[in-house]
Amino acid sequence: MTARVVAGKAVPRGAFPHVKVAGGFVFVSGTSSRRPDNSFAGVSVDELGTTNLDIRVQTRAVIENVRDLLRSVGADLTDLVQVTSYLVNMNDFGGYNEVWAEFFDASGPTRTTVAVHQLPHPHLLIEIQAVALLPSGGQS
Ligand SMILES: N/C(=C\C=C\C(=O)O)C(=O)O
Repeated sequence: MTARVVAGKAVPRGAFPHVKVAGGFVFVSGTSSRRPDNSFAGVSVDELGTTNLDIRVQTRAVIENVRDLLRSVGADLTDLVQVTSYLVNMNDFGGYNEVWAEFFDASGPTRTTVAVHQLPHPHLLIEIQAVALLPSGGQS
């Protein structure tokens, strides 16, 4: 089994790896829109100091972060077999689903989407955890 904290990605906020390869599968820890500098994609503050959170921007950034983590072990989004998405508000389901469809269709990974009370930062609207099948030839 190989556990990896991936260079160049936002450092995990705890004692766990970004990815773990086991039994030919890649397990990706819950991932947000957090950038390596610990800012968040999909968060902006207007001139009055009001914070605006964008589910579409966050969803796209989360999927791209998951993609980067998969690529670090030789897999990609096309290798995903199962995804669990955590939203803090099901009112965001439409925007989330819209961006999801930019990446996947019904031949893609199985998916479960649930609403949770909170995520590890108040600016987060979405976090995704995933499992992919490591393609043969992928590095572990
Ligand atoms: N996966 C976890 C947090 C992820 C936070 C982030 O990517 O910003 C965890 O605490 O289990």
